Amino acid sequence: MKPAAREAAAIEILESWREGRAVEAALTVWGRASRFAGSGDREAVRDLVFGAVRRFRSASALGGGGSGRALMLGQARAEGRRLEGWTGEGHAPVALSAAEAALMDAPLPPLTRGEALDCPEWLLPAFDAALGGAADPVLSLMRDRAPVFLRVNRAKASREAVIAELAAAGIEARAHPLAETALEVTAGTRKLRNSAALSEGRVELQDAASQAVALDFAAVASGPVLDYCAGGGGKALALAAEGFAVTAHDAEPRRMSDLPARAGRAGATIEVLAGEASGRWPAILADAPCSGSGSWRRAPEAKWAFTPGRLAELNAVQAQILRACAALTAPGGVLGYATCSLLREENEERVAAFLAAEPGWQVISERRLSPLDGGDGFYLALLRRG
Ligand SMILES: C[S@@+](CC[C@H](N)C(=O)[O-])C[C@H]1O[C@@H](n2cnc3c(N)ncnc32)[C@H](O)[C@@H]1O
Repeated sequence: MKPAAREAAAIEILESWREGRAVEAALTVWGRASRFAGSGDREAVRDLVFGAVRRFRSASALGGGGSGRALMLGQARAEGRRLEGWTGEGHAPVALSAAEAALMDAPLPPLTRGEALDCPEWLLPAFDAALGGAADPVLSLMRDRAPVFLRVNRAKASREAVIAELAAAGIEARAHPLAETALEVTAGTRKLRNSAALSEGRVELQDAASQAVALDFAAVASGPVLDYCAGGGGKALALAAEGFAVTAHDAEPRRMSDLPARAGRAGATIEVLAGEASGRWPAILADAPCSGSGSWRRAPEAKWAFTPGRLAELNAVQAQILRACAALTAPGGVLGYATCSLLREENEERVAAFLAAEPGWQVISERRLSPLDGGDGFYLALLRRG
C-alpha cells in the first residue's frame, strides 16, 4: 500500500472510532475487509491510528476538527510532513480542498497546555496535584507509544538465558532496572508472537511497572496469596513464578478464562475461583479497576472516554474492594492495594479513607511508579492488619 492508501485506511478506522466503535474492533473490521494489506501495511495503519488517538486533542486543534480526515491532517501538520498522493484515485484520500491546503501551509498556531499535552482539560488539575512538576513530562510521554516489556518466568529460566535465547531468534532485549524480571524489547518485536520463549512460558508480555508491583508485594507477603482482582492474571502469574500458591478471584470470572492455559504454559498452578472468595488470608493483592491513567499510552481511547462521573463510580468500587479485602485478611496479614492510575483520587485518597474507616491497619509502604521510570504509571500501598 502507498502512504496515501494507508492514510485513507487510518481515516476510515478513525471515523469508525469516532462513531463509537472500539479502536481494536475497528482495526479488525478493516483488516478483514483488506486482504490486500500485508503485515507491514497493517502495522503502519495501526501506528497511524493509535498515534492519532493518543494525540487526539492536538491533532484536532491542528487539523481543524475531530474527523478522521482532520486528525490525519493535524498529525501531518504537527510533524511538518507533506501529504503526498492525496488524489482521490485508487485507494487514496480525496484531494485537499483549498481550505485544507491553506491550513496545511499556515504556520503552527500556539496550542493551549491541555492541547499540547493531549490531556482532557478537566484532568489537568488532578495530574498537577498528583505529579507536581512531573505532570508535563509524564503527560508528554503519554503522547508516544509504550515500550514493549517481557517478564522472565524465573521458575523456568534466568534473565540472561532468555536474553540469549531471544537474540538467537532475532529479538533484541535488555534487562530493565524497574524489576529483576523485566526485559525491554528493543528490536524484533514482531518475531515475539511466534517465539518458543513465549509459547513455552519462559516469558510473558507484561509491563515493567506491573512486574515491579508484583515483586514489591512478594517481598512482604508470605503464605498463600489471594489475587482478589485477578482479571487476565498478569500479577497472579508473576506471583506464582516467585513460588507463591496463588488463588485467583474476579468479580467477572470469565475474565480469568485464559488463566489456566497461561499458567500451564508457565508451569504454574493457580486455583481459579468460580464464585466469591471466603476465609482469612495471610496475603491479598487487590489490583483494583481504575481509570488506567498510568497506561494511557497502551489504551489511549480510555483517556478520552473518562469522565468525572466514571471517576466517582470507580472510587466507590475501589472503596468497596478495600472493605471486602480487609474482611478477608487474617490478623497480621498483608493487603496490597494497586492501581495503574496516577490520580490521587484513586490512590492515596482511597487508602486514607480506608485507614480512617478501618482501625487496626498500618501502612508498610506506599509507592508510585511513574512512566518517567520507563513502565506504566502504577500505585501500590502495602498495608498490614494489626
Ligand atoms: C486492573 S484489572 C486486573 C488486572 C490483573 N490483576 C493483571 O495483573 O492482569 C481489575 C479487575 O478487577 C475486576 N473487578 C472489578 N470490580 C471488582 C470487584 N468488585 N471485585 C473483584 N474484582 C473486581 C475486573 O473485572 C478486572 O478484571
